[in-house]
Amino acid sequence: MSGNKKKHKILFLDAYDSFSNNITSLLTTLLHNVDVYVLSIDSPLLDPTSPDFHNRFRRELAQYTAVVCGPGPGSPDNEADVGLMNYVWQLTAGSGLLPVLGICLGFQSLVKYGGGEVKRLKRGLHGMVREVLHCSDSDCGYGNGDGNIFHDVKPFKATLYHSLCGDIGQHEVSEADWKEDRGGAKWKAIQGKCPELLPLAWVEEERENGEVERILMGVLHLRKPFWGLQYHPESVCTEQEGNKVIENWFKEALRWNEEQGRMVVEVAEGERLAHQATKPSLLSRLQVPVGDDEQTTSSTATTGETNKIWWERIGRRPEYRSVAVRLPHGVQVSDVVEELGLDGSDKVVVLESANAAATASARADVRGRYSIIAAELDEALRLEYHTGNEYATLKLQSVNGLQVDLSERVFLASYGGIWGLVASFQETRSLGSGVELPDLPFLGGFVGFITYEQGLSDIDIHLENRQHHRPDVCLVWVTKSVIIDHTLGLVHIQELYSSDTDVDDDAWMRSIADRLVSTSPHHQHQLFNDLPSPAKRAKTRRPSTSTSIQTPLTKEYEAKVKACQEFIAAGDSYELCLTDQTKITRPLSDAIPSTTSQEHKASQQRPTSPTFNRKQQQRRRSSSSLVPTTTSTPVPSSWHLYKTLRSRQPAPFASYLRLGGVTLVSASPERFLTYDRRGRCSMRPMKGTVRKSESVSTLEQAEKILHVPKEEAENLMIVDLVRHDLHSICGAGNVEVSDLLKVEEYQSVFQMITVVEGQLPSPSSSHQDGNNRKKYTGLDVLAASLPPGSMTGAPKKRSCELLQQIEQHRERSLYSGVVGYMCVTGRGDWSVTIRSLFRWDDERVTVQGQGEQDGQQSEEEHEVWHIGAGGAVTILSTPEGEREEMFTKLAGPLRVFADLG
Ligand SMILES: C=C(O[C@@H]1C=C(C(=O)O)C=C[C@H]1O)C(=O)O
Ligand SMILES: NC(=O)CC[C@H](N)C(=O)O
Repeated sequence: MSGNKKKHKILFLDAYDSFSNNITSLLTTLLHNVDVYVLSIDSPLLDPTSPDFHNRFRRELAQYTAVVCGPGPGSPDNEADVGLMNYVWQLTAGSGLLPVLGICLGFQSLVKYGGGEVKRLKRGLHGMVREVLHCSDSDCGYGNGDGNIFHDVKPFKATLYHSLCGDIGQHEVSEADWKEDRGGAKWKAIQGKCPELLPLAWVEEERENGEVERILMGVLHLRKPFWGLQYHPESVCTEQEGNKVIENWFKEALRWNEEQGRMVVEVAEGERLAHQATKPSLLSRLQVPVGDDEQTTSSTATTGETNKIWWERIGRRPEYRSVAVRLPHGVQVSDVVEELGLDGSDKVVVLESANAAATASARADVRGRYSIIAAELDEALRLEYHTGNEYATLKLQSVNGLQVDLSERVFLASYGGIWGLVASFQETRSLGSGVELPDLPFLGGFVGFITYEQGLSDIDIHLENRQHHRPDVCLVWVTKSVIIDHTLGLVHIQELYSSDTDVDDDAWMRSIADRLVSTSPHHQHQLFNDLPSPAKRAKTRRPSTSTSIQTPLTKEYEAKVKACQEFIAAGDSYELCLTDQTKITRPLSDAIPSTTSQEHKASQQRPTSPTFNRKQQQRRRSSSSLVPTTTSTPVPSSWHLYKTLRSRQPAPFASYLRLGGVTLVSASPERFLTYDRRGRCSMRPMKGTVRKSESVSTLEQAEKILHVPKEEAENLMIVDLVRHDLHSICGAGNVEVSDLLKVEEYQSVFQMITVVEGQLPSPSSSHQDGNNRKKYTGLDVLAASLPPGSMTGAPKKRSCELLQQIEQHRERSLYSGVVGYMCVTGRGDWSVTIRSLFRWDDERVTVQGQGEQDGQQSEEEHEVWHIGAGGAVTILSTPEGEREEMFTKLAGPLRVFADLG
């Protein structure tokens, strides 16, 4: 603590931007001896309408060397968008005045305070990198120590993220006065309008009509120690030279404090209203014991053996064993799934590197190496959470082949929410230290999905009028799994077990191994063999059984693009990832357990032990893949849809999931987040898409199209946003961009991606005092980064709110959420759920049809599939271009219905 005392403290006023943590990181690392604390502009701890507000505010400010007012959505003309910033500018010598730097929105707010106006730019500049013209000491007559924070700074480029700009009357200055080099008008306060604002920097933006827009980039307030910068000093694309401006500002701030004899007041940590820039770990928020030794306080039904309730005992202190066999030549993941009889199962998770066989291109190697198949899920503990509920539900269907149907609600308040529960569950089931473990991505642990809506709730967006009780978080605790290593051609059959409770028996692994070594490849054409030909299907099918497809309406989608652009022009967002949904209804396909008793019956007939009989399995497979519905024609199962999609669009993050009442068929190319056992995190935002065609067929051609300002800006915005998300856990200085704007090749599209990496704070320091509650895991990053920034736009929160409105509050559900795993070794990998289709068991529509024989009207239940597709809208988008991009992304998943009828 004593070391801390000497550190300067900066208060950062956060206006809900998605770049804030990049700024706090920059300040912390660049200025060396500072700690940055954060307070939101609308902090309930400082309510301007409360009678003691001014005193409380002054008391808080007195603790800081200086304040930074951050960027954000909206406009200073809207009080709610800047909140506390307005009270900062009004401080006077007698009322706690202190040095302040405004950035972007903060800068605009200062300009307004100084008498300027905030207007719309001719066209917003988001993610655009521009040369900043700044003033030399002789130009403005102010130098080192006089407030010119551009003193001794060489020319540099900086990233801009703004739709609005400060107007101090610059466009009224004549061309001749403006151009005058030495001490020209552009470096003088403009009398009459803003006499107290000295312009320090500009960007001169040439517009299409040849006019030059004079965009104010930096100001100094001549009476108060206030500075402002319109550009973003923290962006990954702002050149290093720009750092000097921040260093200069802080020197000026220190000097001002010294000259004024301003003393910073030291207070105890607990008295501070602002908080640290990084989030506390999930484990630190628990009010329940973690670890093996504590007594549980649960009062609910116990199993009698110990005082722990049934689910708390599952999976504790796991041990690991595995068997490896060669993958028979030509055998694919889908063959293995079928061999295991999982293709017709109502509980299945397959995470497939479906493009493992693709030829790698030297510059764009995006092949996955491993595929993961979860086995025996009837016996696995499942955690389900419906966003907004106060509880999560833990479920277990059977134990050693015996139906038990356990289900229990766990109230989340004492866990600090759903993620606290997951963190504490994992903490007592981790595997690693001291044991030699194979270097596989997954040995066992949670696998599942998280919806977009859960992500919204994680950033405090309220969900209205939800019409269902479906899970938004659905994780299954996988202890038995099969991993395919495509590079070495090996299959690892593995299980987590407990030597206390489980039989010491590797019979399950051996039986699977035996089966897999004798698996033969099912040839691709066999895929459709068990289905009638499309022509035959068309002939035999009654009208009502045909698949019906409802795609977004072109004009409506284009109108939504324009609505996005209107919000962007108003400064509410810099980029909006607009999406829409296509609905497909068709006769029921898979076996769907509609009631628990049915689920019960089905699983009683189904042996789950290693003695699983192959013939039974074959039978089950053929009957459940092509389930006879009320119609006379079989309907291709979801497994068929998956097989078709994975072969048409082989993607590194393909997945097939049936869990928690949903069926997901995905060909996602986008990694959201991965973390390794040492806490190295990596995110891979994808932005910039070009469809493959005759004219764009090579990487070089795609690079030409994608390396243009519009596409690069789209990507850059999300990169800075993802850096911010990672910083919130990894902390200052622990995030870097390792690969910027790289174009990769996929089956039907080229995509531009960037790799952002971060390092979790080391657990060792917190472990020393025996307190593992301070420990961060990959789950902390996951929980802090949802929903995926590439699916929202920036700034994330405001953009999501706007998108809810534009997308008419239609839930995106699994689409735009994530799918993945978190291994007991601390490793994890999550993909963004895109290029996918899904349906919920409980969503059915009744379709009128005509009887085959008698022509009588009849009613038939159909299942409903959803495909989401969209793209990032920026100020440079065209409605036609965006519509086209959405339909390009939709086409792949949609085609499987056309292919299979
Ligand atoms: C919105 C989708 O994709 C997202 C948007 C992208 C873009 O705007 O270029 C690229 C990949 C995804 O992050 C989708 O596939 O539906
Ligand atoms: N990045 C920002 O702070 C942007 C400020 C403001 N909302 C604008 O768009 O101009």
